[in-house]
Amino acid sequence: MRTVHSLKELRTILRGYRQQGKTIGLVPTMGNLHEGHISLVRKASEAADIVVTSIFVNPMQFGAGEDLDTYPRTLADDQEKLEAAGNTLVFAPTVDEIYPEGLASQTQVVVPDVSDGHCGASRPGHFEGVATVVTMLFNMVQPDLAVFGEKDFQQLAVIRKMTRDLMMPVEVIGAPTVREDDGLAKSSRNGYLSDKERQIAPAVYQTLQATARKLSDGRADFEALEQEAEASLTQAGLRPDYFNIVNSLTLKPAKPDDNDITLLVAAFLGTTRLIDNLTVSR
Ligand SMILES: Nc1ncnc2c1ncn2[C@@H]1O[C@H](COP(=O)(O)OP(=O)(O)OP(=O)(O)O)[C@@H](O)[C@H]1O
Ligand SMILES: CC(C)(CO)[C@@H](O)C(=O)[O-]
Ligand code: BAL
Repeated sequence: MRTVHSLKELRTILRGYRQQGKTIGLVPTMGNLHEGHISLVRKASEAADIVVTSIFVNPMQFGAGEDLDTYPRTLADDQEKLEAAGNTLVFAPTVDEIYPEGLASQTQVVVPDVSDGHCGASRPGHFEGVATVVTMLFNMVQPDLAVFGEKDFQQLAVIRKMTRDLMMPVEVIGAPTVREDDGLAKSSRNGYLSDKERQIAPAVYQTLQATARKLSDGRADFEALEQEAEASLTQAGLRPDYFNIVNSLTLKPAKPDDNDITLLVAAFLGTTRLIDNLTVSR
């Protein structure tokens, strides 16, 4: 497995693979890899001959006061995990390589509608940063397919719409959320939690499951269910950012006759912001 830091090296190597007729799968990440990321690499390697994993903590998607500076950067560990998972190539560019002219004048990709609300409301500019860097990664790697986790449910919806609307020739594949034994969704940010916070964190998934059970029991008073869920997060010691019951495709408030409903949650434990979701088919 090779690691490259420059676009020039990346393009040279990928040209060689393409000349051999190999298909290319891309797994975009911000590094500090765990089993969630590795499941994406495995999925990409089942569907493509070559897997490129990018590791780039993208400043454009972080808001002021967020954790850009403290986000864990663990390239050597990440390389070991990727090698063991059968990854072909790591692309780990510097910020200057990706934004040589700085961020202020950077062309942006805006994906309307589906970026609104939920994390888009709490993190203004976040999905523009994600859509822009994913477009750039698609242009740099020119993959046949790219794999993203369902843990970041709204992000996946944004990327699917962007790819469709802009006719990008990339197949976007979603992969299920990998969880700890107690249900907590694996996330690099779990590493910020103190022991006490880590004990509280499974309440996020437990609240999703409890709400899903209420829906299965026939409840359709969604606003009341959202309030109950926020109250139970607060009771557990979290500070809910939002708990929204939405149509799985539009991400707009669910209606009682919707077939697929997704529960979206974001909540703070201390300064750590955790997100999770659960889809209920009816
Ligand atoms: N538990 C998980 N299961 C499946 N996919 C995941 C999981 N966690 C992250 N991913 C996916 O991995 C890709 C890279 O995500 P990222 O590097 O932000 O990881 P993360 O652990 O979610 O970090 P963060 O704590 O910053 O949200 C995204 O497509 C994301 O959805
Ligand atoms: C898709 C992504 C790698 C873009 O920076 C990031 O948002 C992430 O890790 O989910
Ligand atoms: N996992 C999404 C990337 C972010 O939180 O910035």
